[in-house]
This record gives sequence, structure tokens and C-alpha cells, in this order.
Amino acid sequence: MPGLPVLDLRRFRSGDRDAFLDELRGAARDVGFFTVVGHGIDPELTARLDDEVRRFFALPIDDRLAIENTASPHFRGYSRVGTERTGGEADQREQIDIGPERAPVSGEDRYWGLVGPNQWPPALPGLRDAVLAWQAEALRVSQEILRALAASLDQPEDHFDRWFDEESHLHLKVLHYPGGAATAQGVGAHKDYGFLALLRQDDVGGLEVQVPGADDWIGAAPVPDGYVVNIGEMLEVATRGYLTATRHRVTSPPAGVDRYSVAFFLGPRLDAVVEPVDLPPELAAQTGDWDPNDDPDNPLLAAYGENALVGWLRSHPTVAARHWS
Ligand SMILES: O=C(O)CCC(=O)C(=O)O
Ligand SMILES: [Fe+2]
Repeated sequence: MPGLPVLDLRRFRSGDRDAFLDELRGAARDVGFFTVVGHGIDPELTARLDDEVRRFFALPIDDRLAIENTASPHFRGYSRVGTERTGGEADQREQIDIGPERAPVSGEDRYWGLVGPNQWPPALPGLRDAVLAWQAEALRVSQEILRALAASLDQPEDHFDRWFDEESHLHLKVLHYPGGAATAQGVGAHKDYGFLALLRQDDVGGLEVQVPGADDWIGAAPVPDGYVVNIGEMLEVATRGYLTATRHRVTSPPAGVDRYSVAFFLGPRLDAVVEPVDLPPELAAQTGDWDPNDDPDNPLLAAYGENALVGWLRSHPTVAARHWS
């Protein structure tokens, strides 16, 4: 089974830059997924993160439920196996949703209600530190990848930078997929919103990607110290479909095997409205008749915040009913 393309990020700042950008553009268009090595994230930091994540999911259920997301109008905190839904079906994973550490704000548009504090587990004080340190590194690496993508489309490197100030809507998920779950749907098929996602996965496997134009799914095989990167819907919109937000899913591990992952989503400011990238003519000629609203179940809306909120309301109905009705 072919895996994902592997790209060494160090080539972006080297004499090999042009060849790297060609490969990056090809991977981001043809697959929408690739594995990045040469990212510079300290393996000791990653090991500390992995350790805290495993400890969290090993806590007694009451300690996990102490930060249940139903207490948070901002969709932050823990959710039990089966409570998150994708494609109308329960996902067989438990998780913590974490966002930027900020106080609530008010604003005319309802999506400002997504801004607010995180919940951290009192029973595991080390988790906060490890997650926030890793989040800063994930932000650094994903912004570097976004700059490389901009350059690969013949734009100035800093083309997207203005959306990513201190109010950017970053999102991180700490995930556990238990083995032998009630169904094979670890997480159902979906695309990610935002610009990019960066994923730390263990060596179990189970992430599968539906390459555009193909019906079958390919496994995103784990690469030691590699991070899986995928294109989000905002980048697909911004490039009129030149870059591809690819559908993906996770199949539950077999009985007796647990899978852990941490996903980081690079989201812009909530009020960011994506403007089309002025693609060079030879790339624009390949976008054809792309239509942002061709999927009626998943309309791509103009303001990022509205797009994000629709996703949250759909995937967490209990939080939606309690805080957003
Ligand atoms: O856990 C994974 O490997 C992927 C998770 C994912 O796709 C998501 O949460 O959006
Ligand atoms: Fe995803």
C-alpha cells in the first residue's frame, strides 16, 4: 500500500528550495496530505506530550469528566467515547478540545462565543504545560509550511501571515481511540476546516485518506518523528480548489490496541474572510469549474468563524443544545 509523500522541511531554506516547492505543490494538490520531517520539533518535547496524553486517558473517568466539554460554551474540554458525531454517526474516540488561552469576548457575530478559556485536568497538572509547549511548536511549523505553500503558488511567503496574529483561532485535539470499539468509526470521513492540520500520531496506524479522484482509501502510515500535514477547507477555498482538502477518517484499532494522536489545526482569526489567491495563469488554468458550494452538507462559508461554528454545533450536539440554542 503506498503511503503519503514525505517532505523534508529543511529543504525550503536551502539551495534545493525550487525542487522542494514543486514537490510540495504537487503533494498538496494531488493528495492534499503529506508527511513532514525535518521540522525541528524536539523529540523530548514530543515524548513528554505523549506521556501526559497517555496518563490523562488512564485517569479514572471522574477525573476526566471533571473537565467535560458540556460545561464550556466554547466547546473546550473532555468528551467521552461516542459523544462526538461525524456524518451523523458516533465517533469511537475520547478527546480533549483545546483552543487559545483567552478570556471570553463579545461581538456582534455569534461565532465570537467560541473564544474563551480552556479546561485543564486538576488531577494531571503536567498536561497543560506539555500541551502548550507543543502547541507553540506546532504553530511555528505549520506557519512555516503555510509560507512554503504560498511560495509554491508564486505568492510572497508572507501572503497569509496577516490572518495569524495573537487572535488566531488555533485548535488542538488530544485523542484516544480505544481498541475493539463498538463500531469501526474512530472518526468518520470528513475534511478539516482551517488552513492546515498537523498531526502527531503513534505507531498504530488507522488514519486513512481518500485521494481525490480515487475511490479507495490509502493508509497514512506512521513515519518515525514525522508529522502528517493536510490541507484544510480555507486553503481550498482560497485557491479555488487548486489545493485539495482531502477527506479522511480513522478506523478503530483492534481489541487490545489503543491509538493516541494529537491534532493541531491552524485556523485564522474568526473574522477572517478568505480572499482568493491570485494564482499564476498556468495554475489557474487547472482549477476549472470548481464550486465552493458543491457539497450541500458542508457549505463553505465566507467568514472563518461561521464555518468553524457550524462544524462545532454539528459535531457536539449536547454542547450546542445546552449553550447555543
Ligand atoms: O487522529 C487522527 O489521526 C486524525 C484526527 C482527525 O482527522 C481530526 O480530528 O480531524
Ligand atoms: Fe481531520
